[in-house]
Amino acid sequence: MKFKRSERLVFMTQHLTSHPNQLIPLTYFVDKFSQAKSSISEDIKIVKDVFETEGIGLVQTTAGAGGGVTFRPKIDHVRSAEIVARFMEVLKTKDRLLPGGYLYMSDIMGDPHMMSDIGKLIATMYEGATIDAVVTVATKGISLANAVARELNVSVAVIRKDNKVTEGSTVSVNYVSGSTRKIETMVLSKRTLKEGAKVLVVDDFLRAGGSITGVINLMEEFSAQVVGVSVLVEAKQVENRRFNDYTSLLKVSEIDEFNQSFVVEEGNCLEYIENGTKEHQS
Ligand SMILES: O=P(O)(O)OC[C@H]1C[C@H](OP(=O)(O)OP(=O)(O)O)[C@H](O)[C@@H]1O
Repeated sequence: MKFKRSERLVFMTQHLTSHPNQLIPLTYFVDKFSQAKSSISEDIKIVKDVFETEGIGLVQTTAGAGGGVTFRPKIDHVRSAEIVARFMEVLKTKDRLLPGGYLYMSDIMGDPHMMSDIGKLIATMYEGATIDAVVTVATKGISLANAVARELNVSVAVIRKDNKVTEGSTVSVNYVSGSTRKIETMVLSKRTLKEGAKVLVVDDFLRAGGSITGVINLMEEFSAQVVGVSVLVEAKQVENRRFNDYTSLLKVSEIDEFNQSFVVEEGNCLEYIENGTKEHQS
């Protein structure tokens, strides 16, 4: 079948965006369309220019025998701000407040469209970093970790709070749980991470930082390098938080359980995307 350029561009766009951070050999498109490499390279240039002008992402080509084209999600500030604003609108609903100053977020974590958008946003924040795996703690962080890992085209390592025979041999650490205020255990199968892996840690909520600190301690047991920590929501003004080097989409503060009220404001993710820095964590 002979493809017109417009038809090739439609297929190429769909294929690249559904395989983020995956090198697609040029020969794949040459064979698919029975087109000369030069013609395919012109097609890719068109896709690249539109993606970068519209803030959809980067299209990078590598020459040589093992060369090809890779789509790297990197959404622009406008799109990032839209995602944060939509997330803020959803989070602000009053009946989310739970005892202990937590917010009900399972509906958000279970929203595939929201997770997909936020996955692109977090992948954008860490675009260019070398990441071998995304790490999270069961349970609510799992959908977020999968969304981010899909955009980065890496694996997900889920830390459990219990030891299961189905996990094979494991490594465990104790930590002070955020929600139960007691010593709990984090367990990770030895099979999930290679020694020295570079990992991005994600979670839904950061309060006192006990969970994230536990994750970091567990990563030390794997000699893994924590490239970054990204949370959806952080509780502002938490005294003596044991951990302060993270990115967040939103901050909640002035939590008033009696009046069922709380304040939501932007976290540091937009600043981080804009100029790769994090304002001082409060
Ligand atoms: O910063 P901290 O004070 O540690 O609190 C944040 C923890 C607590 C809560 O998880 P849990 O409700 O413990 O567990 P699950 O994700 O299974 O709901 C949340 O998902 C974070 O992981």
